[in-house]
Amino acid sequence: MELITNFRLFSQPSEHTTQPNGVAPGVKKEPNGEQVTFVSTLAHRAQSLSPQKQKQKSLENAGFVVSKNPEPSPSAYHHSPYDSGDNERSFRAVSTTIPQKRKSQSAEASDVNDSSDELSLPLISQNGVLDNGVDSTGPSLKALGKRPAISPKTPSPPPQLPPADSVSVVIPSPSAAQRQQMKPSLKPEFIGLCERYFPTGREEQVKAQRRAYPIATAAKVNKKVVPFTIAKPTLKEHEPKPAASLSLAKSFPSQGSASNRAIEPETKASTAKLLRKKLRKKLKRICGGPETLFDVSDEQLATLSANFFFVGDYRLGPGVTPIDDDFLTGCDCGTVCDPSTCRCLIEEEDSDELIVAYERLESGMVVVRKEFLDRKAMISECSSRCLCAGSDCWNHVVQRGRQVRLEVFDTGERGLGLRCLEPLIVGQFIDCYFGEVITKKDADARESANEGKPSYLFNLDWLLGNGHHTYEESYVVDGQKFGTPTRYINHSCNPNCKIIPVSTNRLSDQRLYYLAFFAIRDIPANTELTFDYHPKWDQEKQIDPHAVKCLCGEQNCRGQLWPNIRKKGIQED
Ligand SMILES: C[S@@+](CC[C@H](N)C(=O)[O-])C[C@H]1O[C@@H](n2cnc3c(N)ncnc32)[C@H](O)[C@@H]1O
Repeated sequence: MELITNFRLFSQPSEHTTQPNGVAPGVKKEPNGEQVTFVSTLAHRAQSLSPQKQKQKSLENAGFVVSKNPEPSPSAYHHSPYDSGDNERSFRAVSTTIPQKRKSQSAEASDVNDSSDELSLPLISQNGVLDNGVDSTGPSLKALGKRPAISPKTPSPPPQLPPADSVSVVIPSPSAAQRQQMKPSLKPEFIGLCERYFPTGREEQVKAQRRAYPIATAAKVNKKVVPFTIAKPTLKEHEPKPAASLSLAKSFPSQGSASNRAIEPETKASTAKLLRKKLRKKLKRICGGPETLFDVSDEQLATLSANFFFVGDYRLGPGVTPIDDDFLTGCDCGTVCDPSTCRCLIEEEDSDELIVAYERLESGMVVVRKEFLDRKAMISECSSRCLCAGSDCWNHVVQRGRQVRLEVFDTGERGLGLRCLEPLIVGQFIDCYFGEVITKKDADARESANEGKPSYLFNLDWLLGNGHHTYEESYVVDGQKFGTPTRYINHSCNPNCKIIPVSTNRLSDQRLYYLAFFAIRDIPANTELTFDYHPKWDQEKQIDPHAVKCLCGEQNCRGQLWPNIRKKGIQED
């Protein structure tokens, strides 16, 4: 069976269609209606939370703040030297968070010497000077990273009473009439813009007293031309900054005002660190393969982290209906399939001979046979219903998931690219192209909305045409928002990889199958992985000046990625 690979091409369907319906891929409908999620037979699955984390999560969901490393609350440091043991007990009863910080050796030593569990804190005199000579109005010891001096264990001094001869006197405030007599200059003074705008009525006069009017000499203000600003007034150079805003600015760099818009290098670095952490976390959700690394700029990382989700399988969109799981069948070869009789394999076009795509190397690795790599055919793997499922059968390759280490990197003009971090052998499976599976109609709409931007659409039209479904009914994989690292594989006119469609349901679902990347030659470590976006290319064709220009730099470069014709919704011949 000869098939054609196209990266987002509404191409002429393959001449050959396949088996009738009967078996289904591992696809499951979600209970919430149309949106369904593909549950494949692939080995990678999302890890569930550990029971401990689940417990913590449920506490958090219930409104509890579950502190992993409880920090002592500020009140834990505030302890009057006059506090009685009762006070301390009540403090302990209130503070539910006991400091868990690891103590320094000296602190531990002092704890050993101090057999009681009473808190020993520095004494603070009335003028704000600590007994150890440090001004308590200055930076706190905690802020300086120092421990307060341990006061000797002495009995608490008695409370200090004011001297007997000092008498406190309360002076009553003067009445309004008294104030008038004392300060006649406080008499209301009416001011206005000019005679014309002088306050007249009582209400206006009150407003004038409260300085609601500009001074009499000022020109009339046209409020329409005065820009409204909510920015903080800029401080003049000689003016000292208020202490509070200084410390706040340090801990919470403001993003609103223009002066703070340029983010400090440390903030930038820590943001990038956070983004990398976030991305790594996202990547870890894809089980079944080694972690993919990112050698990209912080800006690219930010974009990736914000707008992209890694998935380990297809996400089925509205209107995408897989065939039912009940149709899945399996072979009964045993733990290892017999290539001459296995019912999961498909026959050659013109004979009953079974197509065997894989071979096991001496190293034990299963790869696609070299002869098969030159063909345009589909691979039919065993299913989860086979007797060999879960064993080391050679006919389970793609469904085992990625085994190689990959890295996303910046290629420059061609955007991000993907490279392997270890040498690959010809025929070796790399990874699948996953993403959202959407209808062709939705894909067309997305494509026109994304005109001029990188395309991540991949048509699943290999088996359509002569079968049960028309080309218009085909599905498209969109790797834009949800995808695998393979979405970064760029085009080359002399590629080192190719996509082979793989069915795990004996081609019974003509619209859903895997798009699997295989190496078509030995690839040294750290080489960029590429494939041909348009392998059906006819070299005789003229280059479309409106098509996306190819920058692969190969000697046989065709000059364009794909014909622009698909943008107009016209099928190629
Ligand atoms: C599937 S994406 C590949 C990843 C993409 N480079 C990125 O940064 O996300 C396909 C897009 O990459 C760019 N691209 C891929 N191969 C290219 C090539 N040989 N020359 C120029 N642009 C290429 C095109 O913009 C194309 O639409």
